[in-house]
Amino acid sequence: MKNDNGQYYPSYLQLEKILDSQHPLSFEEGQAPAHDEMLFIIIHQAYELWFKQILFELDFVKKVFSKEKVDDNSEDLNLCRHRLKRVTSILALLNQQVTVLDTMTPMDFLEFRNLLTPASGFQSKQFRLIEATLGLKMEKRHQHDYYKRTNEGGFAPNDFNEINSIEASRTILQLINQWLERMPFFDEKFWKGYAAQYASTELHPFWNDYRAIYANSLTEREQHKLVDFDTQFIQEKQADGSFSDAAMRTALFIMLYRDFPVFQTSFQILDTLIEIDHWLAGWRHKHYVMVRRMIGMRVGTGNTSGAGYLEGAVQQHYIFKDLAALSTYLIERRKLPKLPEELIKALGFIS
Ligand code: HEM
Ligand SMILES: N[C@@H](CC(=O)c1ccccc1NC=O)C(=O)O
Repeated sequence: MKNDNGQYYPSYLQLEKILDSQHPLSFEEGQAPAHDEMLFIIIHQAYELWFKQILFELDFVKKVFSKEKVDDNSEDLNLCRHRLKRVTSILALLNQQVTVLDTMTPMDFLEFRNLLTPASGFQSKQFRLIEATLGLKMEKRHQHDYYKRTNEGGFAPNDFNEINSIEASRTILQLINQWLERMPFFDEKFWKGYAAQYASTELHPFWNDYRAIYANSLTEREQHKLVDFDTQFIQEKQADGSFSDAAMRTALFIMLYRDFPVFQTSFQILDTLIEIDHWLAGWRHKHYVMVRRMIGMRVGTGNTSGAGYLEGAVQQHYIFKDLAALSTYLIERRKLPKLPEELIKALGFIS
């Protein structure tokens, strides 16, 4: 029913389709109607709609960072920051949404639970695409054998292939890693006039100083953190699907000198990725607590161990934990080495 003057609310939003898509199995003939199955369906559909929006934003970010060069002062970078922030707002909402499901009691759920087998949220393709787009790899998943099942409780072959192909393409983690690696802050030409504080070694003068200042900041019990520092930033370890040493150095540098305006957007992008990880982990944890209340320690309809699997996934499915862990390596602002003039000029701090 279209209005002659243009669009009509219900048709523009295709409400006929959306609002005709709630069909509780327990309402069918021969079943005992379970009132809460309607809520169960609607809440999942609401989640999936928001997953769609999250993927839309992440795909934009992926496109920008796939370019050969991202101009640090361009609109693109600012749009990425803005849209990643939007993803965190949506995830905050999705965390909050668990409270609506909490109004369903375990006995209410039991009224229709057996009708759902072997379906489960495990099979949410969009949730897996969000994880894969960000950079979670199959082999890094908790009990990853579950993911290979394409029989009951597993993915349909098409979904399985799609998830794998996103995983195999460049993920946001990889793209951010390459973007950080491309930043030229430590080029020799910028550091000729640098006033080093400690006797030089084979290390870059900045990192030689930073390492010494960091070592001095450690308490006796923390001495071994210097070994971790070297592993994370110095030893050029083999990339294992996470951030390289070079990318980690740039990320730490951006965090340290974030008060310089030129680093603002880059800093916020890194910070927002950490926040996205936190919101996802927060959701996984809320879902896990809700599941324990709802089905105790029973096996999931999707045939995982249930709460045990979900608890492991909370711990193991962080994607940007290397970035979050940078806090271990910060030093007090007043102890930061003063940057050389050449670098400041090159970065456009003063024109
Ligand atoms: C009564 C409510 C719910 C219960 C009892 C429940 C239970 C479970 C269980 C037991 C699993 C593990 C897979 C299995 O073996 O079945 C699972 C996975 C999952 N569920 Fe739910 N769930 C509920 C609601 C939801 C809702 C509202 C969503 C929103 C989309 C959701 C999304 C997921 C996702 C994405 C997974 C995979 C998690 C991962 O692998 O990290 N679930 N759920
Ligand atoms: N896995 C849940 C059932 C369940 O929650 C579910 C079933 C079908 C479609 C979505 C579901 N939601 C999340 O896992 C259970 O074991 O009770």
